[in-house]
Amino acid sequence: MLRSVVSTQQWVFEGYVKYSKRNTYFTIPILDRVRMMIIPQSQLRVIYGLPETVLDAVNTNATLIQSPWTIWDHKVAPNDNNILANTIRNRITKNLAVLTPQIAVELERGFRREWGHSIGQWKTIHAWDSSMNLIAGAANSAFYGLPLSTITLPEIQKRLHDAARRRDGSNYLEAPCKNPSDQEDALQWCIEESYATGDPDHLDPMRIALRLVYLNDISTHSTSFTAANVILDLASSDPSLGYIKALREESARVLKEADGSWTRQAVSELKLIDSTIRESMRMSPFNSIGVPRTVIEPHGITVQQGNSTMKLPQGTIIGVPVAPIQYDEKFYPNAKEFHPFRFAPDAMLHRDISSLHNISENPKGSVTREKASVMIDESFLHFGFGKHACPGRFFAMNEVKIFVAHMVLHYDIEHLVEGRPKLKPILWLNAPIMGNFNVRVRKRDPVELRS
Ligand code: HEM
Repeated sequence: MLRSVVSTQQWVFEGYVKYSKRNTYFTIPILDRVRMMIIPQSQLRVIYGLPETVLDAVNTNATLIQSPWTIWDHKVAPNDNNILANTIRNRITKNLAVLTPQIAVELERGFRREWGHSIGQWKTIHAWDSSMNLIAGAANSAFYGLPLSTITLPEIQKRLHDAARRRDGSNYLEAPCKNPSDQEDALQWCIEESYATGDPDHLDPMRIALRLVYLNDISTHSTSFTAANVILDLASSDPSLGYIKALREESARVLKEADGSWTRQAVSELKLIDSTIRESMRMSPFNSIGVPRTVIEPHGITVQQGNSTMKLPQGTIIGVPVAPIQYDEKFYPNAKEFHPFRFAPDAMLHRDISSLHNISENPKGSVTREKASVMIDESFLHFGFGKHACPGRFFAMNEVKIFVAHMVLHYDIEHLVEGRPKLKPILWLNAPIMGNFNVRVRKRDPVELRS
């Protein structure tokens, strides 16, 4: 069992070849889980389509991210009546056009602060720490609005008070909102979604505050992990291949067409950047085993095991071999190599982007084809799978795309000659620890933006 701390990743890669490829389950002993049943990739759709009364995601994921200990209020996590998921799906995602300009402003400010603003001067940054600071600032501009400041309990109370005043009569929970607020941020939408439950308990100011803490918790690490991996993948790729140059050309063209300011529409035009982020996520998932679920059906479930069937009793924890799937040559030709434009539309690669002349070796096998970074399928599980797949991915990818575009336009990144620093596999996690994650960067004059 103790060996699982360092060997889980190796075991899951071995088991994938030995068992998953033959459509059979295998178990792995894991210190924090006792044992985990690893599902063959071919059964993903059937098993993850089972109803929630049979297969639990919410409490299993809460244990994974330890929210019962970090967020001690169970009405915030895990049982919040879907307030947070609805805030993300119905409000944040639908308002990306409103949020994009302020995210871009905050990212620009963050880059100047973290990466420097004197043209030509090299600076050493730590890929993880600096991504975390940049992403936390940008995301919170969307969560509480600009200018960034500390959000206090009295401020939340005031927002709640204003929201109540905009409604009629004593039974204000059910009354329609007469004057919608002009405040457009996650805090406001979270208050409105809390109203929509009809349960006054959800309008407790402390509870609203904790919900925002939780939103930060689940969004900041995952998004900055993704941004930091893109920095490291680009910094360690052969400069003669011209990847950064191509991304720079694309960013400059799109930004010029958008009259110099990032809009939601402009960000969606960043196809090469989008493909680069997806390829980086493919190669660096946070976990070798992911998408955990627990069988809660008292009679267990019967699954296909090779040519026969097998019973998984109540309490069985299942998981998906995320890393082996994302490194499977069957789905991704030359899977061990970073090919940033693997998922880009073919038409893009033939565009008049001069830096692309070297990039003819795009490994477009029969299976790999154009796919947006937010797209989930059975061979790309970075955002989970099924009904509980990440609802924040549209927000996250929008933010990381602006991050990368700003980075390549305004900074040079020194080539990491010693190669890509490795993540450390601990249990099922790929942790950004025990390595040198420093990168040298230099502010450049973005001449491409001048007409
Ligand atoms: C690149 C960044 C991100 C990655 C890689 C990521 C990944 C994930 C994964 C793997 C899950 C579990 C899915 C499953 O069990 O099937 C998840 C769930 C979730 N994520 Fe994200 N996430 C990211 C960013 C965000 C952001 C920015 C937000 C909020 C704005 C967010 C909100 C959530 C929520 C609320 C859930 C729980 C969904 C549910 O249980 O129905 N995530 N995410």
